[in-house]
Amino acid sequence: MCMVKIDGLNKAYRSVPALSDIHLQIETGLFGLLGPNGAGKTTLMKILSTILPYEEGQVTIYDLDLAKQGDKVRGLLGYLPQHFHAPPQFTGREFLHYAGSMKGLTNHRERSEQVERLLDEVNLLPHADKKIKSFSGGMTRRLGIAQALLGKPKFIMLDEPTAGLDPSERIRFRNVIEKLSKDHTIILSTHIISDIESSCEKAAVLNKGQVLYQGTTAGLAQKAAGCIWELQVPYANYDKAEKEYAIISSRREMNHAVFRVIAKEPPHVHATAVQPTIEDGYMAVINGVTA
Ligand SMILES: Nc1ncnc2c1ncn2[C@@H]1O[C@H](COP(=O)(O)OP(=O)(O)OP(=O)(O)O)[C@@H](O)[C@H]1O
Repeated sequence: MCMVKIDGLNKAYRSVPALSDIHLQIETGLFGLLGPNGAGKTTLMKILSTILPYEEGQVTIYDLDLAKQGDKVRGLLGYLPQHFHAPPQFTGREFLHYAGSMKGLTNHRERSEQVERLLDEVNLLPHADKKIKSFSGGMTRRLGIAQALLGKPKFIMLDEPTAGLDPSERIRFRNVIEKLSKDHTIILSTHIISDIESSCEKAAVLNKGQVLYQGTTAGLAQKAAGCIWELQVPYANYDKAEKEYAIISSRREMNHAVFRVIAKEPPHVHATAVQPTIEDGYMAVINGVTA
């Protein structure tokens, strides 16, 4: 069932378009929002979280009209902004109590139960009484994830949640989010394709304010079907090959570089076709080289 419905959404900053005629339908579960720098991901999330006004369009969130019922939408919402800051003099635990009170968790026992559970889920219990000013970037990010989940919101938006997290914290985060995705609507904006690869069934790709793809992540990979090739090049010719081919990635094997190349036609007689991944599909859509 569609929980977030966006029709004909337009947003401009001083008449420079940031979002143009966006149509998206988002169901319960984990939805990946992908796009390069400046694509419009943060603008879209700020609009959905009622922070930014928009010029045109119809947005419905859990049957609420965003333009008319913003207050009620805020009651459903958990949001981790891209640049999350917390008061440096607070401890992690104090901040979560404060944020919980702001979200209407006035019952101390209920708030404490949530604060302690979330501190545990984001692995901050051992640091809960340290001042935030002593936190690392990754710890602050994890505190941001915890505050977004306070109040048991139904609709959760996380703007680049894993930026700055180490690999084990990233896995822990994915597990927390996957558990929630069964009965929550979660939008996860990221540059890191592997964040959505393992957990998101559906995704959209945004570029220059436009939706270039929306659908399943498997379908996104298929956008690059027949357009992904591997090509072995002697290491000595690396620079020349880099100029010649549209390279997605490369790895070293003995004296050779193995390039993963995107092209509609075989880029070389010795190039071999390979199965596309979600990342390949993303690159294909962004570069307009699709099957
Ligand atoms: N406050 C603002 N004033 C003017 N232009 C803005 C403002 N915020 C964003 N923009 C512009 O709107 C466009 C979309 O930006 P946005 O931050 O939404 O993209 P993004 O996909 O989140 O990028 P990133 O991945 O780099 O965070 C960009 O061209 C950006 O320069």
